[in-house]
Amino acid sequence: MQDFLKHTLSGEKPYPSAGENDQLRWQWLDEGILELTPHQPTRQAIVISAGIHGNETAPVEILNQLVTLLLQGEKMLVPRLLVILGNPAALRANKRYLRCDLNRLFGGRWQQYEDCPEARRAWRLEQALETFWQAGNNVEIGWHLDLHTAIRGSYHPRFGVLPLNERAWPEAFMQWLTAAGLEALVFHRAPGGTFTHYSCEHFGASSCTLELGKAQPFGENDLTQFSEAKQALASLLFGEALPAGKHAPRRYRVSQQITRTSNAFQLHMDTDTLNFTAFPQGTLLAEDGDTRYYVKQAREYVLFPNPNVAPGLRAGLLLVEDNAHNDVLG
Ligand SMILES: O=C(O)CCC(=O)N[C@@H](CCC(=O)O)C(=O)O
Ligand SMILES: [Zn+2]
Repeated sequence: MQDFLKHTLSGEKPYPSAGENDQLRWQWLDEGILELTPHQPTRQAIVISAGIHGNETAPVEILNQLVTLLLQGEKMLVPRLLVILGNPAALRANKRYLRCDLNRLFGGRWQQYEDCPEARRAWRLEQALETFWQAGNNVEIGWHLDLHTAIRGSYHPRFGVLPLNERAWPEAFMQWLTAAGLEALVFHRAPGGTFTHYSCEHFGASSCTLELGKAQPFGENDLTQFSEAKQALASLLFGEALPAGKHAPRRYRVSQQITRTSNAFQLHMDTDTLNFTAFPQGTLLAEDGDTRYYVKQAREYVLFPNPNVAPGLRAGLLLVEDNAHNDVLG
């Protein structure tokens, strides 16, 4: 197989569906799911996913460029690698999703939804992660990087969102996130139906949703904006030197979730409000019938505000700064 993305978009099974070169063996497991195994033994098992939302195409292109180098035998592969293009049908349609948001369905939540393409895909992707991580012997490094782009512009154009985790995040993982050029890290404090929450909770993976810029259709991405993240991914996969991160990312914690529960939901924000816009205490940010969402702390920052989500889903997050960490950064 020459081009994993092309095959995925064509909807056809590649022939042959497995092969090898001087560096690795590869196996196409299912639509948008490819496993690459280095010839030398390794204790690193890494999952890199992109296209969980079908309109977030730049990370898909970047990931495919790296995978192409590996398939052509031009680069050595250090870890066992599972590459996932999350929602191929939505990628073909250039839509975030066809029937329901795939990144809300993991951890078995797909069972609560009517049968739809995303519910089936969430189940399939859960199985793929389970098989991949269970196959590894003595996995020392189990990472999952889920690559996205955001709907809105942002005061921090590149940032990471980390799922709730009872364990401490490994130092090497945090260093890698800095090297990837992320300007901010957001720490969830509650469970969720995201792919990264699933991999962290069920397999103890060090997982992060990387938001690498603004969502654009295929062919309209300026991939130079993604060069630091691409370089950091190349280091991880090919064993090349990790680029020095310029600045440690600022840290934020989720303080509140705004949830749309009804058709009466109203978001009191301009449509061009950027991610990480700060609001002072007392500001009314959203209302939904009798429920009102106010800024409760001296200053809270908004992330992913979106009034158009399906009822029951997150319509935005509010964040506070982790001052203990950020004061050291200055
Ligand atoms: O820009 C937006 O409103 C959404 C961008 C996006 O898809 N973000 C992820 C974040 C996942 C997480 O919380 O880890 C999502 O909403 O699924
Ligand atoms: Zn996304």
